[in-house]
Order: sequence, then structure tokens, then C-alpha cells
Amino acid sequence: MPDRRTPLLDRVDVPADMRSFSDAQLKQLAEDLRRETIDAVAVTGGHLGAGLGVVELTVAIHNVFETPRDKVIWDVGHQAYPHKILTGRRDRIRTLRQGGGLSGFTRRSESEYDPFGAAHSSTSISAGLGMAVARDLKGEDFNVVAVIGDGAMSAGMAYEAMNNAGALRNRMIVILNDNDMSIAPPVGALSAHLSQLISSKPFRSFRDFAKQIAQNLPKPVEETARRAEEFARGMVTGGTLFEELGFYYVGPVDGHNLDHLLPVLRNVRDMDRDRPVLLHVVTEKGRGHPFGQPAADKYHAVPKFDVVTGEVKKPVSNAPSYTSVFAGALIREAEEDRSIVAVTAAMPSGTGLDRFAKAFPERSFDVGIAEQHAVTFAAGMACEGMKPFTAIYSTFLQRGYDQVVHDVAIQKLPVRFAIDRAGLVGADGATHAGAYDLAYLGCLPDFVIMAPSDEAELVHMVATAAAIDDRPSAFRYPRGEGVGVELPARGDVLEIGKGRVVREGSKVALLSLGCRLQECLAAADDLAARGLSATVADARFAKPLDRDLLRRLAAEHEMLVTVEEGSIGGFATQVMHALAEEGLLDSGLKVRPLVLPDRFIDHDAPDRQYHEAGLDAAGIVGTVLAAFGVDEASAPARA
Ligand SMILES: Cc1ncc(C[n+]2csc(CCOP(=O)(O)OP(=O)(O)O)c2C)c(N)n1
Ligand SMILES: CC(=O)[C@@H](O)[C@H](O)COP(=O)(O)O
Ligand SMILES: [Mg+2]
Repeated sequence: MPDRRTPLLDRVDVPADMRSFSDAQLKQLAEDLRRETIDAVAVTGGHLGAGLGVVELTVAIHNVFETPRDKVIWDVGHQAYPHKILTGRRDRIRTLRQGGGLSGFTRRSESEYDPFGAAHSSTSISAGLGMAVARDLKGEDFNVVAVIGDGAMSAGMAYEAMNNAGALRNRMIVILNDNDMSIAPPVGALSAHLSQLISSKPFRSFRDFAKQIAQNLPKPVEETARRAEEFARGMVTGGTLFEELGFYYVGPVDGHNLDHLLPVLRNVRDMDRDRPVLLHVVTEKGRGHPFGQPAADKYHAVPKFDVVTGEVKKPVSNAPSYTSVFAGALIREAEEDRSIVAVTAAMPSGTGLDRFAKAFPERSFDVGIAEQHAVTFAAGMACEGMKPFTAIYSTFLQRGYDQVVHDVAIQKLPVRFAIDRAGLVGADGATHAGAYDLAYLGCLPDFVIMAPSDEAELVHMVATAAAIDDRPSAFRYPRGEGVGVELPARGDVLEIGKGRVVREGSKVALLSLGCRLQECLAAADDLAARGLSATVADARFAKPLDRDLLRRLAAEHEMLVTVEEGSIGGFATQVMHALAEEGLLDSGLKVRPLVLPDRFIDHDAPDRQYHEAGLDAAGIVGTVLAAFGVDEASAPARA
């Protein structure tokens, strides 16, 4: 039985409690912290690998900096579990990502030690720079530290921020946590540059670093001489890229060696400098994971597991996930059509495109965490007659929105958007909810927008998107498994803008877009037992709308309820607009739009999230009864 005691950590509630620890005690504290992180994630599941890689860095930062007065911003925030444990949240760490529990990311409302909320990557340098500038304008004095991973460093936003920081020259520290991993192995020239920096120089200890500082002390020099010196230093340290952006580059430093990390951090803190510093720290993602060989993704995210045996506790699935059905369907289409190409922004396994890449390596592109680029890159390929499928989670496509509008929609280019994680996503919470794509795409002229009601429909929509070659199209589907229907060998091309009636009724029409169809069918059963006959229709398309179907449903029913896994401004808004235009609201039709409520929904199990949103069968039934003025309790008993 492994030792699970944490004697040093037991003495730390907040970072101030460990600031008097000796360096030897800090090493012991790091061991305790790693143990506690593993124990907690065994109970909750979650992002384990990134946190394990920054255990020593977390201890060192909170020891050297005076948090929360000094601001430490963790990019993405998925590596912040050890930080949470050290900052007053250990007593709730086993509620991570559970309903009502701690968030899996940093969050301003959760703690004063989280000065900036995150979950989407590459925001930390911008936010930190904003804080540093505000500090200086207010004449205050504290440190700002942004900790950003090598994967997050692949995003344009990080460079926009460094470009600005280098010019503004405010005092801030960027710690580049380089573990040579994104979720998948990192891609691109930057990753190669970082590897080259590390391989060209051994780890730097404090002694090397002190020499470097001495060389870097600001001195009045001629501009040309200064430039020459900078260039030379860049060649010596290998830090040219960051130095050219206006940073002092310091490193690489072994991020697991507190004997190096602590003095280097102390000196970076105390340096009398006239520009921002980039400290390059090298770590190992998943460091100290106790079980078996490292996972291919270095334990990026794990299900719950038995902390003694390592056995994972994953619920058995009864149907394939939408993601894997999408991947299979796209591969089948691509076998027939050599112009199909696929693009992911650093999410090959999450989007299923890792399978596509195995089948068609030369037609598959992982562009790094670069959603904006992914969209315009796909647009460029579409210009040349390729058929790009850009697979991006709904929440991350938000980042590429101007590119969707300006580069794709206005030019009417046939880029296909495979929008995964549509709707509520469970444990990742509001930052990752795919709530807005129906609204932000629905307002764009000529876009075709589809949402499958089950996994067979998804196969048809992949085929339909492949066939739409004169305008942009999108199909959105949720996280998790399908409903278990039989899958067609190959998809049929659907008639654009046509829905289907799946159950005939008379009094109420339930018009569903997407995977709430099963809930609508269950609601129809419940309503039937109460003497209310319901038609259930699957809209298939949010745009263009099936106006014939709308007219029919409006004419033949007393009430129309729309149901979707999206925010206000999406499918229901399109339907209401069409109904109003057609004059179908003029004669007493009751309409009830069921959308996500106008607030952010926290992390929880998806079923509970949808229940809270009123988007399950009970919510649909309740809406119908309330609209008819029927008291649910006094209604006839359910069948
Ligand atoms: C804008 C955006 N795109 C994609 C993601 C998904 N994502 C979360 S963590 C991650 C990898 C981050 O790699 P890195 O910054 O190196 O951190 P590490 O996990 O290696 O510590 C990705 C792609 C995201 N959070 N935000
Ligand atoms: C931190 C992050 O953004 C990703 O790791 C995300 O949590 C992945 O979500 P899925 O588990 O839905 O792929
Ligand atoms: Mg990394």
C-alpha cells in the first residue's frame, strides 16, 4: 500500500503558511502536493497531466511570490489543481468539476488567488499585461506572472500580447511551461524552435543565470550597440524569438528542480529590469503518474480511477460517440472523394480527426491552437477546389468568428464546419458549453446549418455537407454517445432545408433541432398519458428553415414548442421570425421557445444541466402544461 500521508501539506492552508519553509521542506511539500493531486483526481476525474507537470513550479511560485497580492495567471487553468490545493481550496478539491463543486479551471469568483478566469487558451499574457499596465497607472506595486504552456504559446493571441508587452515594457513575468505537449504532441515551427532552444543549451542553474543577469543590466548604450548586444545575447541564449519581441529570455530551467527554480524565480522577481521577462521552464507533463506507461496524451484528462490499482472507472457505453461516428463517416466520404481534407486546431483526438489522419495523413492538418487560422486556412483550400471539413468544438469556434464571417461567409466559400461539443458539455462547465453557434452562425446569409437528432442522422449530414459545394455549411453535434441506432454504411444526401415528422399528433407540435428529439418523444409519451396528443418533428436544418413544415405545424396545432441545445438567438429565433413573416402568429397559435436559459450554466453532469435548463422531457411537459394553464399536479396520472 503506497504511503498516502501528506505531513507538510497538512500544515498549509494558504501560501503564506509555507513561506517560512526551508528549501528542503518545500521539496517535501511538492511530493505531498503531487500525492494529493493524484488522490483528488482519482475521485473526480479531470485534467491530471498538466497539473502533475507543474507541481514544483506551483510550490516555487507561491513560495517566491506574495500571492494573492502578486497576481499569478494560469493559462487555460487546467493545470491549476495543485494551485487550488495550496490556495485555501484543499477541503473542496474532491468536488472538482462536480455539480456545486470547484471549477476545473481558474475562476475569479472562486478565489482571490485566481486573478483571472480561464479555460480557453492563450489569454494569460494579454490579461497579465492589462493588470501590469493598470498597476503602473495607479502607482501600485505588485508582480504579475503569466504561466503559459508551449501548446498555448502556439496561438496568435499569445504573440499579439507579447508584441504589445515588448513595446510597452511594463514589468511582468511570463513563465513558458514547456512540456513538449499540447493535448496531442505539439505541432509547428514554434514547437521546433523551443526544442532547438532546449537541445542547444543545457539547463541553466542559478549560477549561469546570475551571469546572464549581469550581462543584461541596463546600461546607457548607443542604439546600434544595444541592438548588436541583444542579437549576440539571443545567439548565446538561443532566445532570439522572444528577445526580438522585446523580452528578456531566461532559461531553459529544469522545472522539477527546486534547487534551480527557487533562486531563478527569486532573481526574476527582484531584477531591476526595463522590460518583461520570459522564463523558459522545462517540465514533463504527467510527471509522477503512478500507473503504467505514460498515456499517449500524458494523462491530459482522465476518468476517475482507483488510486491503489490504477483501474479506471469509466461507465460502459452502449453506443458510439458522435465524435467517432463523425470520424467514420468522414473517412468513408473521403475514400470516395479525394478533394476532402480535414482541419483541426490542436484537437485531433477530441474531434476524431486522429483517425482521419491515420487514413489520410497528407489530407489532414493539425494547425495548433489556432482556430482563426484554421478557418481561413480552410477558406484558402476551398478557393482552390478542395472540400475542407474544419472540425472545431462549438466553444472554440467562437475564437474564429470573424474569419467565419469575413473569410468564409462573405465569399460564400464551401467550407464545412463540423461543430463538435454542441450544447452543454458537463464537467468543463460554462466556458466549454457549445451554446452560441446556432445564434452566431444563424445570422449569416447563405449558411446551411444542420443538427442531427441521432448518430445515423449525423452520417447523413456528413454526406450532405460533402455535397454542398456552393456555400458554407455546418453541422453541430454533442459531446458523448449517440442513442444506439443502426448506422447506415454510407450517408444519404439530405434535401436542403427539409425537416421530418417523426410522430403524428394533433394538439401540440414539438419541433426539435438536434439531439433533444429523444426528450421530445419521451415528453410526447407523457403528454399522451395526460390526454394531450403531440406531434414530434425533427427540423434537421436550422437554416434554411423548412417553412412548409412550419406552416403545417402552425395550422394543425394549438401550440408549437421549439426545442434546441443552444442559447437565445438560435433556432427558436429563426422559427419565430419565419412564423411572424408568414403571419402565422396572427391567429392565436401559442408558441414556446425552449432554449438554454439566459445565464451561464455551471459544471455538472449533462443530464442535470439539461434538467436545470428545462430542456429534458419533464421541462418540455411542464412548459406545455403551463401554457395550457394545466396544473401539473392535478393533471391525469402519467402512464
Ligand atoms: C482556444 C482553445 N483551443 C483549444 C483548447 C483545448 N485545449 C486545452 S488545453 C490544450 C493544450 C494546451 O497545451 P499547453 O498549453 O502546452 O498546456 P499543457 O496541457 O501541455 O500543460 C488544448 C488544445 C482550449 N482550451 N482553448
Ligand atoms: C482544457 C480543455 O479545453 C480541454 O482539455 C477540454 O477539457 C477537452 O474537452 P473534451 O473532454 O470534451 O474533449
Ligand atoms: Mg504543453
